[in-house]
Amino acid sequence: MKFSEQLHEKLQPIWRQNHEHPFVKGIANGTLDPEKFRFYMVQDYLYLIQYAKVFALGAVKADDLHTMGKFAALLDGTLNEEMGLHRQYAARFGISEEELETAKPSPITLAYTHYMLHAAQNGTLAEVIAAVLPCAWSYWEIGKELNKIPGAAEHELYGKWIHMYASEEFGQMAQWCIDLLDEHTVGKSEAELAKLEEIFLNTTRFEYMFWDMAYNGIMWPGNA
Ligand SMILES: Cc1ncc(C[n+]2csc(CCO)c2C)c(N)n1
Repeated sequence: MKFSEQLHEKLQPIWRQNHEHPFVKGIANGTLDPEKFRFYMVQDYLYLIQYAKVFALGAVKADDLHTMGKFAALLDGTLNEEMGLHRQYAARFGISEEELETAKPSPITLAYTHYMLHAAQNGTLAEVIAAVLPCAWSYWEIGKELNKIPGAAEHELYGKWIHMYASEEFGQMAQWCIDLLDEHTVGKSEAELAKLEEIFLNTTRFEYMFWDMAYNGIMWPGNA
């Protein structure tokens, strides 16, 4: 069994919780409070700035030009396509450039991004991929599922979001990360695989916590 298939079995309970989460359900049926989505957009923008750096570390750790180029393309896609969507949403919500520039990451955003950067800076290329894969994979899965709901992708506020993550292009990117992880785990020791699984499951859990943070607008207990 491929390493990604083993991970796919283990992540099922967490993905089920993601799909049942009121934030994701709210995007699916179009009833999510736009204020919650606004909060999410700002935090996700801050998240993506750090996430892009993890792709840059992938290029640093790659040992062939093809893989290096692919990480460079993923970095470009995050900064210019994915964050482009966030900038469009920001304009719609009246979030100024200044607000985006000066916004502070919530503790969950900080914990998640710092964990990924720590794993990527101190680990092997396989560890970089194990850290970033849950984000790409789980969004692709959510995008595909929501895209099947009649009318969801046409929703005037959330349609574009669904469209982007269900797209063929995002799917190919997630699949490339899955294949690269499988390639880099062939012949690894049990101890190395256990470490990769731990990183992968931790960022999978952080994905759930990010939805929860966004839904509850948690900056800090009491939101002080
Ligand atoms: C918390 C959070 N997790 C995952 C994504 C999705 N995502 C982030 S980077 C990337 C790959 C290429 O841009 C994808 C699919 C997000 N936006 N926010």
